[in-house]
Amino acid sequence: MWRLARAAAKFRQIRRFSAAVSGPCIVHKRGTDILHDPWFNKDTGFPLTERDRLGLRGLLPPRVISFEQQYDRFMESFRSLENNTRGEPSNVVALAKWRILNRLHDRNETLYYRVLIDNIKDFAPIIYTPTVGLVCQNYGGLFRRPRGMYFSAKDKGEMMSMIYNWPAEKVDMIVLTDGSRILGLGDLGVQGIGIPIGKLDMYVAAAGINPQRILPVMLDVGINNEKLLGDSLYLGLRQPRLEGDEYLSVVDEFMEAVYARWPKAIVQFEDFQMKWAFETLQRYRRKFCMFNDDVQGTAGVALAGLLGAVRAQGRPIEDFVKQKIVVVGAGSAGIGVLNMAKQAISMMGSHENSAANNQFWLIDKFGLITSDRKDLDPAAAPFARNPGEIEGLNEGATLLQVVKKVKPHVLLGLSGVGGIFNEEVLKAMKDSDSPRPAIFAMSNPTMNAECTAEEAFRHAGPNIVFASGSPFEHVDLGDGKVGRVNQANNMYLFPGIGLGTLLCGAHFITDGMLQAAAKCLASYITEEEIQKGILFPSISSIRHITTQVAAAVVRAAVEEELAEGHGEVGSKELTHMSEEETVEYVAGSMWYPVYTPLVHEK
Ligand SMILES: NC(=O)c1ccc[n+]([C@@H]2O[C@H](COP(=O)([O-])OP(=O)(O)OC[C@H]3O[C@@H](n4cnc5c(N)ncnc54)[C@H](O)[C@@H]3O)[C@@H](O)[C@H]2O)c1
Ligand SMILES: O=C(O)C[C@H](O)C(=O)O
Ligand SMILES: [Mg+2]
Repeated sequence: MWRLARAAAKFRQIRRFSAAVSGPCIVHKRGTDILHDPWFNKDTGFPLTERDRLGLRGLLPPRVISFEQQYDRFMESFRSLENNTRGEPSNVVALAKWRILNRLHDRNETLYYRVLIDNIKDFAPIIYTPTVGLVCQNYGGLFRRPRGMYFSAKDKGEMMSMIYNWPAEKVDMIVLTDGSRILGLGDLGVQGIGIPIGKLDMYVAAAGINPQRILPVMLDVGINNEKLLGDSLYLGLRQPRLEGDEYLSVVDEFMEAVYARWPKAIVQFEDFQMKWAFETLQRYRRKFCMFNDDVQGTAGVALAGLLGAVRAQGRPIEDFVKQKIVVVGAGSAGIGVLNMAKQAISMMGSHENSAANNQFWLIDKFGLITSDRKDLDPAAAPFARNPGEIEGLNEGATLLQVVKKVKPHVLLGLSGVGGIFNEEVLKAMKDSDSPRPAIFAMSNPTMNAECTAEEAFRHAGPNIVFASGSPFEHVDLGDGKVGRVNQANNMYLFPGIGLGTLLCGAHFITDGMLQAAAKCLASYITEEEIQKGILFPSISSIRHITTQVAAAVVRAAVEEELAEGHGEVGSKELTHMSEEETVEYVAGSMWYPVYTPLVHEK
C-alpha cells in the first residue's frame, strides 16, 4: 500500500515535469550555421536577445515576426498556390504542393510540423499517400537535399561506423525500406526513401515523436526495375538486387549497427517485398524492437474495419466468426490481415475456431488459392480452400466467380491492382449475404485502388460500407444522402504502436500489444457513427487516436510484464498507472512544435 502511494506520488511529479518540458534547447552552433539548420532555425522569428546570444545580429532583416505571423504567411502562400494551379493536371498540382511543403521543411522544421499538425487532413495526402507515391516515382528529378540515411550494398563492413555520421545523439524511431515494393508501384529502389520520410512525418504529426529523434533509412541493395536502371537520373546502385544470404547479411549488419548506437530505438520495416517482409519479421522480432507495418500495422487497421463491418450490420462482434470474407491479394498485407483476423477469432474464444479458416477466401494473381495450387506458398497454405467444396469453385477461380458463389459479407482488396473490383464484381456484391456489404479497396496510391468510392456506391448500391487505403471524397448519392468514405490506412495504428512501445520500454513488440492497438481502434467509433457507415475516425483527430492506441499498447506491455519504462518513468510507475493516467502520460510525452529559447554551448 505504502509502495503504491509512493509510485503514484512519483508519477504525479513526473506528470508535472512532462507538462513543462519545453525548456531551453542547447545548440552547439552559431550564426549562419543555425539559420541553415532546419532543426533550430526560426527565420525572422528569432527574438533580438537570441540574435545577440547566437551571433545572428545583422544576418536577418531587423523586424521580428511572430510564429503566428509566419504560420499565416505560409498558409497564405499555400492557398494562393492552390488558386493559381486550379485547373492544372492533378499530378502537377500535387507535386507543386509537395514542393512548397518540402521547402518549408528544409528551412524550418518547427513551422513545418506546426502547419502539418494543424492541417493534417489537407496535408496528409501530400506528404503521405497518394502524393508520396508520385514523389517516389519522380525522386531523381525532385532531389534537392538529402533526408535520412542511405546504406548500400557497397557499404558492407562500414555500417557500424557510418551510423555515427547521423548528427543526432538520440534516435527513437527509424523507418526502414529497401524500396522493393513501394505502395502498389513495385520496385522503385533508392527512390523509395520517400516512404520512410512520409511515415516519419506522420510519427511527428500523429504521435508527437520529436523530429530530432527520427531517422528515415534507405537500404539500397540494388534494383530490379529495368526502366529506372536505364534512367540517367537514377540515384541508387545500378545493379540487380542482392538475394539470399547476401541480402540478409546487409540487413543484419544494418540492424546490428543501429542497436549498437541506439539500443532503445524502434525500427519499422516498410514496403519490403513479401518474401523479405516475412523473413525479416521472423528473423528480428524476438531479437530487436521492430515490427513490419505492412504486415502488422495493416492487419490491425483491417481488423478494426472488419469488426466495424459486423457492427454496421447490427450484429454483435462475436458474429465476426460467421462473416464470409474474400481477400484479394495474398501478399505481405493480405496474409498479415488473415493471420491477425484468425488470431482475433481464437482470442474471442469461439467454439467454432476449428472452422475459422472456412470463412476466408484468398485470391492472388492466379485466382482462388486452393490446396491444388502448385508451389503453394507456405504463408498462404493455411487459407487454401478445398477445391470444389462449393460447386464450381476450383483452383484459380476468378474473382467474379468467387464473389458470385460465395456472396461474401466483405470484399477486401490488398492486391495493388487498380480497378480490379470492376463493374461486374461490384454488381455481384449486391447479392451478398450481408444487408450491408463491406467493400475495402485498400491498395495505394489512388490509381492502384481496387475501385473508386464512386464506383463502389454506384455499382454495389448505396447500402454498402466503404473504405479505401488512399483518401476519396464522400459520394453524393442524391436526395441529400451521402456515401461515407473511410480511409483504411495503417496510419491509424503505426504511430501508436511505435509511441506506445517507446514509452513502455518493451524490448519486443508482441502479438498482444498489436491486438490491443487494433482493439482500441475498433472501439474508438461509436454505435451511432457505425450506423452512418463510419468505420474509422477522421484523420483530423489522429493525435487523439494515437494517444489512445499508444496507451493501449503500453497497458498491454505492462500486462505481459514487458514494460521496462522510459526515461524517468520506470516499470513500477507504469504498472501502477490507471487507464486514465496512462493516457495522460502518453499525451504529456508528445512533442508539440513551438519555438523554444536556444542556448549556445561550445
Ligand atoms: N491501406 C493500407 O494501409 C495498406 C497497407 C499495406 C499495403 N497496402 C497496399 O496493398 C497492396 C499490396 O501490398 P503487399 O505488401 O501485400 O504486396 P505484395 O506484392 O506482397 O502482394 C500483392 C498480392 O496481390 C496479388 N495480385 C497481383 N495481381 C493480382 C490480380 N490481378 N488479382 C488478384 N491478386 C493479384 C499478388 O499475387 C500478391 O499476392 C499495395 O498496393 C499496398 O499499397 C495498403
Ligand atoms: O503507405 C501507405 O499509405 C500504406 C501502406 O503502408 C502501403 O504500403 O500502402
Ligand atoms: Mg507500406
